[in-house]
Amino acid sequence: MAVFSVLLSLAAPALMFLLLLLVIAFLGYCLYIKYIHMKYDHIPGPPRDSFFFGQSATLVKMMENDGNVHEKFLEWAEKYGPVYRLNVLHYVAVCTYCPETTKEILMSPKYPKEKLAYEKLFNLFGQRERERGRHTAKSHGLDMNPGWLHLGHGAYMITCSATEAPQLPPRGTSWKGSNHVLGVSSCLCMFVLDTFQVAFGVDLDLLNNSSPFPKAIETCLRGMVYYVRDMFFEFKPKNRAYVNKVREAARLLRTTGAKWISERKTAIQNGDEVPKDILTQIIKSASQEESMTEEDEEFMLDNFVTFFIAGQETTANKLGFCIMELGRHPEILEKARKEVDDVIGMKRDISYDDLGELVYLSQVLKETLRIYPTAPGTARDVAEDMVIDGIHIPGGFSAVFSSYVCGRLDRFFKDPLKFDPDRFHPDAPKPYYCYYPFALGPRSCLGQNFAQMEAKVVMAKLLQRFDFTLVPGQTFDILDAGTLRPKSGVVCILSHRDYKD
Ligand code: HEM
Repeated sequence: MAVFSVLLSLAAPALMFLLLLLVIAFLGYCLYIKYIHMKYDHIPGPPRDSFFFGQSATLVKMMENDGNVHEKFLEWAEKYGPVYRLNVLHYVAVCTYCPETTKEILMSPKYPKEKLAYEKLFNLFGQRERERGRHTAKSHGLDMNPGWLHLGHGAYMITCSATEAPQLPPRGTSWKGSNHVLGVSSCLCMFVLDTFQVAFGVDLDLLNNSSPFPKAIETCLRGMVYYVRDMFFEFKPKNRAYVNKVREAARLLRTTGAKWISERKTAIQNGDEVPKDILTQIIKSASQEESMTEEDEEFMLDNFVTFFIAGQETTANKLGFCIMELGRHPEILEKARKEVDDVIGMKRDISYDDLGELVYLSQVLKETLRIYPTAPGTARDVAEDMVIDGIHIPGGFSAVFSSYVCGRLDRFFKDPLKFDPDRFHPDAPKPYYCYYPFALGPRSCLGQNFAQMEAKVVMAKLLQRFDFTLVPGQTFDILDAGTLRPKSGVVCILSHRDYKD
């Protein structure tokens, strides 16, 4: 009893002391936030909703109401000009729409990707998605080569896949001539995964609707968005089940990837003939390092998983938006279709040269990404002071670049909401650092060339084989799910084209 009261008499002041320390630390942190506010408040920007969380409440409210937060960024750009400031805790984001600054920051290797969001992305709810602090995959000699879509004899695999994707009525069956109503967005995800099967030389069992791999990709992507946008997401008890589901999905991607990598490594070691695809490239570039450590093996897996997560929805949604705009503009659809007919006609296999000749289709796809950049922005950390648009910005901020906002500012694109592929006519002036759907410079999208090629092949095959019209009454709104996607799912009436041959 006496010992207990001695302990109690010691514990009480210790607790008081601890509490005092916590209060002092909290006040110190508040003062630090105040200091940061004072340091950056000369930069124009929307008023903070709260001292701690800055403008977050406005954005979170938009997300909860299924809104598109990039519309808010656009509204702020129109109201506050080409540089404005946002706060959350002691972090400062400077959104900038000045082409010279975009050029200076994005094109230079000295500005790393924004730490706050990227650390979270790479470590999805504690389940490693990609190692923190490593350089980009590009700096490890990896790049996505569009040739990986190639089968090696002038044919692209998508030739047959585009008509045999799971949700489409099977080719060659009696449905010819009848119409099918279809939400194309989900099919496009499968098309894209199908091209990945070829590029990675793996079987995703896509014809089996219950295949867990595509679902795991989608779950990881959704999870990332919540994780990055809501700082406290994983700590809210109501989200516990969801967080576990995302962890499980990330684990599935890694274990499946590990199995594929190990099988391919064994085949390489046994001297078997292996396809010259991305998987082989990932293994070869990793094994160039003198001795491959366990960490290197993990890094190889990081790259593999990142490709799938970064590459699927972005491309599928781009195609969805493209079909949506073609459906809304029959004259543009007709022009694109005529080009496809002239260049590839009824050919089953599309060659590399054919793709080069599909100039108008390229313009259509570029214009699609101007209005609908499916990965709408990026950010870089800037340590040193800078002057942007005549405003002195002290170092220690994140520079945010929104392709969505730039694409919709009439300062850069006249009549910006008009879908006009001729903006990207080969003779038209090139947009000057105001169009960057794949970001720019040394840390830009690794899959850009691959994605452009892939989108062109899929669109060319669709135009060659199908007539499609949009089902009336659907919305053309955007769903902001981290990547942008068509809210309606793009519901089309689809039929095989009737060729009089
Ligand atoms: C329309 C399709 C696509 C768009 C709009 C797009 C856009 C982007 C953007 C904006 C970034 C961020 C770059 C930055 O932070 O500056 C990115 C990163 C990345 N993308 Fe893509 N992407 C697309 C398709 C693909 C595909 C098909 C792949 C691979 C198969 C891919 C692989 C990657 C990877 C690996 C990164 C991370 C690069 C790194 O941090 O090392 N992307 N993408």
